[in-house]
Order: sequence, then structure tokens, then C-alpha cells
Amino acid sequence: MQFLRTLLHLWTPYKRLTGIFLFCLLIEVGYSVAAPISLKYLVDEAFTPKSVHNFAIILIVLLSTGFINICASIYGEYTLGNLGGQIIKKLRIELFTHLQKQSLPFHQKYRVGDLVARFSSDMTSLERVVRIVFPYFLKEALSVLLGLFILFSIEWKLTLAMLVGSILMFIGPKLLQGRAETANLDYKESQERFTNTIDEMVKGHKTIKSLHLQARFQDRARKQVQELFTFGLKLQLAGSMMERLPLISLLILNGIMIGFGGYLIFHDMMSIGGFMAFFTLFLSVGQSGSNLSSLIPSLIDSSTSFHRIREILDHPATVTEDAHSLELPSSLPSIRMDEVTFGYTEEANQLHNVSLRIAPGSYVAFIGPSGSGKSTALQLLSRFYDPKQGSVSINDYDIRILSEASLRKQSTLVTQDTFLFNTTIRDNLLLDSGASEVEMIAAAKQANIHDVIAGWPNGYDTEVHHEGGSLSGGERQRLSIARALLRKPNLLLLDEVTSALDPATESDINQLIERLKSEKTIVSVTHRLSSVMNADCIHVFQDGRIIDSGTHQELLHKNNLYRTLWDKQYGFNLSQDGLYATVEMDRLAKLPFFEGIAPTLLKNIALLFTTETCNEGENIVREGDEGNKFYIIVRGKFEIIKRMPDGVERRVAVLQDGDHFGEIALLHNVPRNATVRAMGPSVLLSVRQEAFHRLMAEHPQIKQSLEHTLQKRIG
Ligand SMILES: Nc1ncnc2c1ncn2[C@@H]1O[C@H](COP(=O)(O)OP(=O)(O)OP(=O)(O)O)[C@@H](O)[C@H]1O
Repeated sequence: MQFLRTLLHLWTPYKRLTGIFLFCLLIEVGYSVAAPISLKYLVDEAFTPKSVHNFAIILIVLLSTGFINICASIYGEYTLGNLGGQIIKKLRIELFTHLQKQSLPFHQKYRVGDLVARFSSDMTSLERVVRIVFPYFLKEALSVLLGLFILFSIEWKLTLAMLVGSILMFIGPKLLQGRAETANLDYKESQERFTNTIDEMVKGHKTIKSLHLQARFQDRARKQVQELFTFGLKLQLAGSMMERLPLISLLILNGIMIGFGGYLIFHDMMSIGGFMAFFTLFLSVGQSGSNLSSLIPSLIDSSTSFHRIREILDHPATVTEDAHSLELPSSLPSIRMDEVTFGYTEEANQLHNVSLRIAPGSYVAFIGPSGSGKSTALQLLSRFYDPKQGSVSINDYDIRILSEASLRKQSTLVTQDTFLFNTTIRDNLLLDSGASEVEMIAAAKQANIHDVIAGWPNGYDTEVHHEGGSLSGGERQRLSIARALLRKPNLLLLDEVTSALDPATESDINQLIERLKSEKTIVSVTHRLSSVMNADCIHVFQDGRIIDSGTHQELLHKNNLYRTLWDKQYGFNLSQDGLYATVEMDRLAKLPFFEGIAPTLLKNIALLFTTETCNEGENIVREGDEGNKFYIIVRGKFEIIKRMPDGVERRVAVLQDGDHFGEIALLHNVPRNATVRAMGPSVLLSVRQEAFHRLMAEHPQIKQSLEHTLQKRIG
């Protein structure tokens, strides 16, 4: 009932169309209900008294009203098409616009499959009900009401008897309705789960192949398809039961009517014409009643769909635009974070009382261990989230009172996850920046991607497919930098933009940032300290707090976390193409288990290392495998994953440039106690146990030193 009211509510903005449609519907229903009465007059007033005059009048009335009925039904259908189309169009645009208003938390809550399903299957189901089912429902309901009124006027006693019987028509469906609703919801949810699996499989096909997870996905898909089959069967059973029940009730009603009607005729309480008219009209009303019940499953289906669409529409945007938002004047921005506390959830905070000042036109870096809150702080500067406490200001305007359009015009965030649209490279670069061809090429050159694009057969007209999946991570990254430059932002926010680039391109991008320094305010998040040595100020994050700030030199002298991170990252040499790395002796001496080993020996150890490169998602080490190599990360990020007692894999740590792992393997063949998986393109140096053993045989002191340190660490 609630849903019917909602559907009517959807019609209310279109009063004229609704009025025309209802008028046409009334004519149509009026005709279909009144037509059977002609039987009463034909039999009682024309056939029985053999009156040609009456017969001719009845015939003319029947034909002319029939013609009017046909015209009304055609025009009504046309109006309904228009009305339904307008409603769905409005709803689609409303849903689309609302989705665009949502910020990151929303997109983390709903997966792509869920949202696409709401636009596709749910919207189709709702469209069907708005265009077909609901008008049909109205027509049948009106037919029943009008029919009953006429039946009462023909013979009220018979109608009353019929009404009592017709209660039966509603008991059955009522009893089954709950079951049908549950079956419908179960089926929809299992459809959604399956869609998500397909989505995940298509998007992650490379990872699935490389990790050899096909069997796991097949197993999941098999279970979900079986679930779909079971729920589909239940749904069909519930639907068919709902549809058949009214027919049984109709049979009982027919019995009552013919029996009681016969009694009335035999006792001269009803004419034969009257009974024929009653009978025909009753069948028609009964059919309409039965149709009404058979429409219920469709209504339930659409009601579920409508609620799923409403759920999205009612989802409040967490980051909203102020009704009286201000335009941010175009100028080199200064930034302030005042006592900012923020958490992705209510329960925990990822940033605690963060305060900082960034002067206009300065180049500032956020550095710190993985998970320390650098990217989170950057996202607050782009207003992807609002702080729980404190404020973020640009040019002394709290960014919550700025219009989103002016904020986005002035500031551009470039992240590691570059999304490219399925259109040409040119469109991907230009978007709606209004930049010219010359500017586009200049930006591509600045981002070091022009030569690559020019080398493709279709150059800038090359079509991007699969959201840029056919391009390398470095190419995508450089395209996103060019895209950002074309927007000419005064504030450039960079989140690990060089992590997917080879050393030569990284150095070019770093030089580009150097050149842009005076023209823009730049904030860069990175874990690679060599790239921010020239920053005007470096903020060091740890556990969601800024624990230190200053220039590279100032921070080095303070001898704390920055120094530790710096010491960890220095001492590696990498070829320009990023394929060949070496480690310096001094750097090896910093490893705890090489402490005290003579420099000449360290030199020999350094020569044992070989370079390994790997791509995102690749497992360098698998939990349970026998360990026979020790690794040092030259560039890149790795997650350490452990299988928990419940069988689920969990990330327990993240390692990056300068970190090492697997040193026990230098001495003993012990199984790996965790999996190490690359989070992006990476370069490592590794040394095999056998090579190391040869060296240890020649120089037993290495073994002693190593054993001593490892024992200290383990014990
Ligand atoms: N969308 C999210 N929902 C919930 N928690 C999140 C989300 N994004 C990040 N976190 C958590 O917030 C903390 C800070 O993450 P953040 O990405 O800001 O750190 P980071 O210093 O940039 O790390 P990294 O260098 O690894 O990117 C981490 O514990 C992380 O797991």
C-alpha cells in the first residue's frame, strides 16, 4: 500500500499528463464495465419484446461509445508513455546526480556491481512498473470498483453474496506475500553477489592469473550460481502460487453466483437479461480482481527495486556543499590545518590534532612510515573527507564553505590510482579543461609522455580501453600528471606520483616539480626521501601525528625518525631504466646482522646480490615455502600477509624502500612465516643462501656474526 502511494507520488509533479491519462482511463474502464449492461437491455428491451427500434438505439450507442473508447485508449497509452518516460528520466538523472555528490566513504561502502545493478536491473524493474504494471493495476482496480457499483445497482443481494466470497480471493495472496517478498530479496541479493564476483574477476583477472586463484573463483562462482538457481526456483514457486490462488477463489465465486442467481430468476426476483448482464459483468470484475492479484508479484519486485534505489537517494552526502558557498579567488594558495582530528570510522581516528601551515608557492612534502596518515591528510586538503574536529583552510577560507567547483578549479589531486576514461588519449587529457592542442602537447612533454604517445600509430587519437589497463602503470601515471597540469591548478596535491615510474622518469618528474615550485603551491606525499630533499618544508608523520617538520638538512641534523628513514634509503645505485641495482658497502654495514664485519668482506657480500624486479600483485615470498633468499627492497612497497587461524589472509605490515626481509634464510632452511606481495612495480636485491654459504665457508666470522645477531633478534 505504501509503495502504491509512493508510485502515485511519483506522478504528482506531472499533473497535466496525469489528468489526461486518468480521464482516458476512466472512459476506457467506464466502457468496459458499462458494455455488459447492454446485454440486459438487448435481452429485456429489444430481443424479448422484439423491438427493432430499441435494438437500433442500443446498437448505435454501443458502436459510438466503442469508437470513443478506442480513441481514448490510444491517447491514454500515448500519454502514459510520455508520463512514465518523464518519471524514469527524472529518477535516472536524480540517481546519477546523487551518486556524483557522494564522496569516498560512500564508494567504499557500495561496490561497483551494487551501483550498476541499481541503474540496470532495479531501474528496469521500476520502469516496467511505472509504465505498465501500475497503470494496469489502476485500471483493474477502477474496473473492480465501478463494476461492483453497477453490480450492486443490478442486484444487491447477489452482489453481497459475491463480495463475501471474494474475500477468499485476498486471503491466499496475503498469506503468501511475506514468502514471496523474502524469495525476491534473496534472489536479488544472490544476483548482486554474483555480479560482484564477475566484476572482481574481470577487474582482477591479472592478479587472479598470477596468483593462480582461478579454482577459488570458480568455486565461489559455482556456489553463487547454485544459490541463484535455488532462490530462482523459490521465487518462481512463490510467484506461480500467488498467480494461481485467485483462480480457485474465482471458481468458488462462480458457484455462488450461478446458484443464487438461478434462485432469484426462479422466484421472479431477477430478469434473464439482468442475470446475463450480471454474469458477464461479474466475470469481467472477477477477471479484473484476479489480474489485480497477479500484478502483486511485479509490484513487490519493483517495490524492492525502488527501495534499493531510494536507499542510494537517501544516502546523505558526507561532504556537502554549503548553501551559501563562496568562490575561492584565484591566487597562489596558502594552506592551514588547525588541530585536525579525523577517522574513517566513528570508532578510531587516523589523524590526531594535526596542525600545519603551508606558505603560498611553497613545495611541501609529507613523509613517514606506511600507514602514518600522510595520504589521509592530503585527502583532507582536497576535501574528499571533512575533519571530525579542527579545520582545513585555503587562503584563510575554511574549505567547508567553499564551492566545490572553485575548490576543484584551484586544486588538483594526482594519486597513484590513475583512472582513464574509455575514450581517446586526447579526450582523457583535455577533459573539460578548455586547453588548446598546443597546451596539451606542452603538458604531455612536461610529464614526459609526449614521445610515447607520438610513437603510437594513432598518437593522441589512440583509444583507451579497460580504463587504461593496456597502458603501463608509469604511462598511466604520466598521463594523469599531464592531465593535472592542463587544468592549471594553483594547488597541486601529489600522492606517491613517482612510485610507479622508472628512475629516469622519476627524476624528470622531480625536475618538473622543481620548475613548477614557484608557480604553484605543491604538497607531495612520498615515501622516497631522495625526491623531496629540495622541499621547502618536510612534515614527518607518525601514527597520525606530525612529529617533526623542517628542511631536509634540518631534519637530518635532528637525528630522529627522518634520519632513520634516510639512512635506510641511502646507499643503493639504480640504473636509469630501473633494471639493475647495486648496494654500497656502507649501507650493508647498517644491517644489524652485518655489524662488525670487516669492510673488505662487506664488499664481497655486496657483490653477491642480484637485482630482481616485480610487478603489482606478484608474490616474492609465499608463506610456507622453503626460504633460501634474503632480500633488500631498493624501490617499491610490499605487504606482508599472514594466514590467520580462521584461514583468512591479513596484511600485518608494509615494507618499503630500504627495508629487508628473509635474513634467517641466509643460515637455515626454515619455511617462510608470511607472504610478501608487491603493491606496485618494485626493484629488490636478493642473495641466495648457497652463494652466501660459500662466502661463509671462506670467512667463518660472517657466520658467527650473523648467528649472534639473529639469535639476539629471535631470542
Ligand atoms: N578508506 C579507508 N578506510 C579505513 N581506513 C583507512 C582508509 N584509508 C586508509 N585507512 C587507514 O588509515 C591509516 C592511515 O592511512 P594513510 O593511507 O593515510 O597512510 P599513509 O601514511 O599515506 O600510508 P602509505 O604510505 O602506506 O600510503 C592506515 O591505518 C590505513 O589503514
